[in-house]
Amino acid sequence: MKITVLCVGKIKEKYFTLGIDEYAKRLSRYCKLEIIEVPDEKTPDNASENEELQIKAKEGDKLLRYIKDNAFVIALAIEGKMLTSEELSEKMEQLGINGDSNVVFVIGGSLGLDKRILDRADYKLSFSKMTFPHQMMRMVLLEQVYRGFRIMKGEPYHK
Ligand SMILES: C[S@@+](CC[C@H](N)C(=O)[O-])C[C@H]1O[C@@H](n2cnc3c(N)ncnc32)[C@H](O)[C@@H]1O
Repeated sequence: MKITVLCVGKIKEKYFTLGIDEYAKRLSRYCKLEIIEVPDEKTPDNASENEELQIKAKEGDKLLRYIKDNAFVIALAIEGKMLTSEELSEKMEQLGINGDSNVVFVIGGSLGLDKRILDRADYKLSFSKMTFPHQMMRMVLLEQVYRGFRIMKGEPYHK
């Protein structure tokens, strides 16, 4: 399975980079992982709602360029569906069985994801009703995908 994590914005904090690199290394045993970053747009402090929509649209344009027609797209969205780790693992296994071997997780920037990405998504995944910073979300997602593979393979992993 090829897993792409498509994200808006860079990782600026060293402690996130360390965590992300660690899980990316662990995941290399289970899948082909690619992390693609598109640059975020500057958001003025006093941006109007309309300006924010335009900023999200520009980020959306950049993200859409990396989403192929045959990709199974999972958008990370607060309003999406919440799963247990076991359910996420089952979902990933099912995608593999169905031949959906090109899975793209998309993480938005500080304003969230453009509507076109949410509409394109085959699945919207929520990690809770709380808002996480996108840098942290990337690390948490990789950990959960790694956990998902361990569960799928029946391999031990700390609870
Ligand atoms: C700082 S958040 C954006 C917050 C923005 N106000 C929104 O409502 O989407 C950046 C990105 O992290 C991801 N994210 C943050 N919290 C999340 C959660 N609880 N569940 C799923 N994704 C989340 C989403 O992809 C979001 O676009």
